[in-house]
Amino acid sequence: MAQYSRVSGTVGLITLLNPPVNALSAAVRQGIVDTMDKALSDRKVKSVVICGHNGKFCGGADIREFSSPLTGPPLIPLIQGVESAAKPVVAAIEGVALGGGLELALGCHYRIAHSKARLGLPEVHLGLLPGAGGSQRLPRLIGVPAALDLITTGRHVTGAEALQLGLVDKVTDRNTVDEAVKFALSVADQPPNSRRVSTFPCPRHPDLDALFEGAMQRVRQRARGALAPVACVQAVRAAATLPYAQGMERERELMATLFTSGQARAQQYHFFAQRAVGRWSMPSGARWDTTKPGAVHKAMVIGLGTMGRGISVALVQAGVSVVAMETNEKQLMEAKQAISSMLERGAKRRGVAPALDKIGYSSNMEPAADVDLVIEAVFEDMALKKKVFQQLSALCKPGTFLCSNTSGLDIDQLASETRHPELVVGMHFFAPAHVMKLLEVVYGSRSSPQAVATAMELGKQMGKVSVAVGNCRGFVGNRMLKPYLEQAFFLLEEGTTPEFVDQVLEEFGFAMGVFRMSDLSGLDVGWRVRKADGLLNASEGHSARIRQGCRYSPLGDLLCEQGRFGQKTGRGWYQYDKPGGRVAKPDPWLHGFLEKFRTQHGLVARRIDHQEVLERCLYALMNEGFRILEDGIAAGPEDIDVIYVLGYSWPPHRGGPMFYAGMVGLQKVLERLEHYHQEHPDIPSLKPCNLLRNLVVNGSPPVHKWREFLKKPQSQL
Ligand SMILES: CC/C=C\CC(=O)SCCNC(=O)CCNC(=O)[C@H](O)C(C)(C)COP(=O)(O)OP(=O)(O)OC[C@H]1O[C@@H](n2cnc3c(N)ncnc32)[C@H](O)[C@@H]1OP(=O)(O)O
Repeated sequence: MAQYSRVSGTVGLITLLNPPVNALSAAVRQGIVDTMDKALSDRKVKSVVICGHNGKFCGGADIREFSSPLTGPPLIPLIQGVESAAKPVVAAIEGVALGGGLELALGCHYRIAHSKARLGLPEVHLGLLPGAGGSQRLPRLIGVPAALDLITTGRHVTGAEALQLGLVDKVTDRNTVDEAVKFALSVADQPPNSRRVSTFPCPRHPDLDALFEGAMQRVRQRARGALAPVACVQAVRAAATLPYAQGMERERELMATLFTSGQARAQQYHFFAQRAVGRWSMPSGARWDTTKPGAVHKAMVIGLGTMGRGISVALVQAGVSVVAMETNEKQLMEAKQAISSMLERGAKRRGVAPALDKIGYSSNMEPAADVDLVIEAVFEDMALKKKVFQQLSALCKPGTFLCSNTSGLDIDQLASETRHPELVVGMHFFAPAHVMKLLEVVYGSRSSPQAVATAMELGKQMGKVSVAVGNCRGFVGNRMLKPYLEQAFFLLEEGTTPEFVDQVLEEFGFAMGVFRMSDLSGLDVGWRVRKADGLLNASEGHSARIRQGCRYSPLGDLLCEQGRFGQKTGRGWYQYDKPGGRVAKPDPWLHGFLEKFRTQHGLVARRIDHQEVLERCLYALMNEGFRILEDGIAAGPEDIDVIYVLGYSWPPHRGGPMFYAGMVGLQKVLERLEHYHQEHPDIPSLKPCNLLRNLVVNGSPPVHKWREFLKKPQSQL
């Protein structure tokens, strides 16, 4: 709703009231209509200020209302009504003015913002465009290039940057509402006719065609099949080339297409899923809202390879003092330099001073005695990690949390090396750790709720979306990756090429296909794990393509035996100009190698189509996701989906693997898995899991109802 009062004698003050972000729900929209009527009909009122309750102007349209039919006054005529008011209307922007919130402010005649307020049109991240006149008013106000940038990236700008762009009229560091009221008093006698943004001509640009062609090319490259960024460019083009009324009509048409595309639903699901994962719980019943995290003022990072460096930077940037430790002197020197320059670059980007004084270095473990939390980021080797945990347990003061950045090793085994296993959790970062938004927080069977709460909170402090997951091989993300990779290898054996598989997956929306991704992360990583698992050699009398009774593809191992580790060696599934080269080119050697392999193993190459690549890779991955839910390793489908979108480049406009399963139809996923499992009975990951069957038997409920079908979670190890 909206509150109304008259202040300073002649200013009508409208306060949007819908905590926590004053989203424009039906009640708020009705409130604005009613209070505007009041202000305009009150003869004592000469000007109007619109502000938001509790220091937040407005977080935009109420996204929760998008899934049901519209009730209450629609936003476009409401904003039109504000703009056409005969009395000057001033927006007092504090906290946030996003989406419909900024569009409302664009309908006002003046905008006064706090210098730290955040303004933006982030609809593109929800699969939409600024469809309440924002795509038409913003270019008229700040010009086409700046509007294209804000609308297609959805980025927020501060009040200070907004002033430079011409988006606001004045910026203040004082109380914004008081300043806006003063401003409203000063313009009370000025008719607002010349202040209506919809009547402004769009500023001219010397070469509109080239500008839009360039913008379209850029968004198509980044969009990975998402429709919204493309529609955003089309809408701004309409603003630049058509009269306002026709531009609004084009905005409406484009918005209608997006609304019904399915992508918007997926992206809105992702928005809420990112928030839902913060409300974690553990099998013991411990929860986010009943567990207090421990304080972390000082942390230690052990091992300064790529991950340790990124983690150190992320901690320092979050305001935590860090001791970064590395036993190898040469590596330590290199790490010091790399970390300093990462901190300097980050600070420059954020316009602050680099916090170089927040980090110290050590070549031994002793400083561990004086820290609140340790993150171990040594080489992925259980024996080595165990040794580190034994040492830490002996050195650390009581209550120090011990975390491992393992990407899949058993947290319980590490915990059992310590005197206080309840203080041990996994903190699985994703490379580069100071950039990637995802953190998997892994609780073992003895991890205390406080240890989990502390890791979750620290993740949040570092600007990450933290997801609490149970302890099993590979946790959630890497466990699901295994059947996905396996299918890709099997498809090569059966007749296709890495280029085709990658092309199909990239067309689906992954930033990189599975083979390009393997080349980037290094083929030797998986090779080492398989070696440790005793998978490299076939047992006597068994085919080279069978291990532990199941189908196995030795292709990756054979490449590693040739020294083909991917980008770093200049050869992998592709060839590169040089070791460390980035441009993947098809490699005739690899094609010959695959042919020879097939002949050797009596395999006849067959034609594999687009559909089979997608279904075999993705449905196997989704099936593992259902197993993870069944096992209680993830508390709900949102956890898995957030992990995949933020950590594994699953396209956000497809929601995440579990959401996507629902979009395809659970019945169809089940049938196709049954079909492929019948064809390949020696591949257990293709056997549909019980939860999937159960959901289908129960009428394929929507994803938000799946939790009702999950058993109480328990540790797998
Ligand atoms: C015709 C169509 C016209 C216009 C289209 C639109 O306006 S679409 C909406 C555009 N707005 C946005 O995309 C903003 C989305 N919100 C945010 O980016 C952040 O929430 C925000 C405002 C920056 C605040 O961030 P903060 O970290 O402080 O809080 P958090 O994200 O956890 O949000 C708190 C709770 O508020 C809920 N929420 C936020 N925005 C909206 C919204 N627009 N509609 C509905 N609900 C919203 C959010 O889900 C959180 O809820 P909770 O139950 O606590 O998880």
